[in-house]
Amino acid sequence: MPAPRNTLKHRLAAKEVLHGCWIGLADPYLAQISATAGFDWLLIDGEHAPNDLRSLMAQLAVIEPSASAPVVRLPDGDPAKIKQVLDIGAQSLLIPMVESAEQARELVRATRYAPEGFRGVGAALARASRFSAIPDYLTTANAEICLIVQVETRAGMAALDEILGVEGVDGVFIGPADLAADMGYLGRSGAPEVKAAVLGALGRIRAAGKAAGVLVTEPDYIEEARAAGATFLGVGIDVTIFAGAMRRLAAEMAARRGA
Ligand SMILES: O=C(O)C(=O)C[C@H](O)[C@@H](O)CO
Repeated sequence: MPAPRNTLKHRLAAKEVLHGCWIGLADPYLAQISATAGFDWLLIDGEHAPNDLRSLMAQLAVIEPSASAPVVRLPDGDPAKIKQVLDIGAQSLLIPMVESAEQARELVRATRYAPEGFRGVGAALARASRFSAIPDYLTTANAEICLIVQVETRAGMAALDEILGVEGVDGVFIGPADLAADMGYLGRSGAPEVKAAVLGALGRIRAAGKAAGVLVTEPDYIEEARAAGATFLGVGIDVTIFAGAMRRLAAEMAARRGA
């Protein structure tokens, strides 16, 4: 019995355009609600949301049975964090702030067992192997890992072609918010100069045969990203959707009270 088939990895390899949503509310109850929505993938944010290993694991558990594939974003590319999050059962990772092919190669190696890499072996007591219920986990896990690296600085953009040449990188995600900041447009990811850089990079990623990822929430930007070649297309964030809906309802009631 092999490691679970990573449908996200294989759908991205087949060049499907897959829509997803960031989930940063850091709660399995809310993650399970999001998993009923029908997104192709859900990104559990361990970089900017208050998640820890237990909350990540609880969200993986409620998303896995759904039609949405879970992806976990770590705060950095620390091999120890990668080891831990793979052991709790994540198979698709998004790693921020990648700026070189060497960094990307090390990330690939951190996600693979020997001889392809140096992922620590602890599957016997790990959720990933279903606590040794998957007897062939060690020899089949590597093939089902999906690694998407984030390029979101000018240095990363300059190294994009080399990063795209790294075997084992399934996709490259362009981070508009951080790229805007690094380009001198803090808080303005929709600035023409930033948008041109984002959309141009998506086309280069797609042309290289990798999954092209981005997170944009404005409808026009979403369509421009799709047209540019995005296949790992983030279109919303649960926190902002929830906060916006609550504020609109409260404002509507306040307006009615004042009517
Ligand atoms: O730089 C970006 O944009 C991203 O990496 C996505 C953000 O981190 C996400 O939190 C939305 O702002």
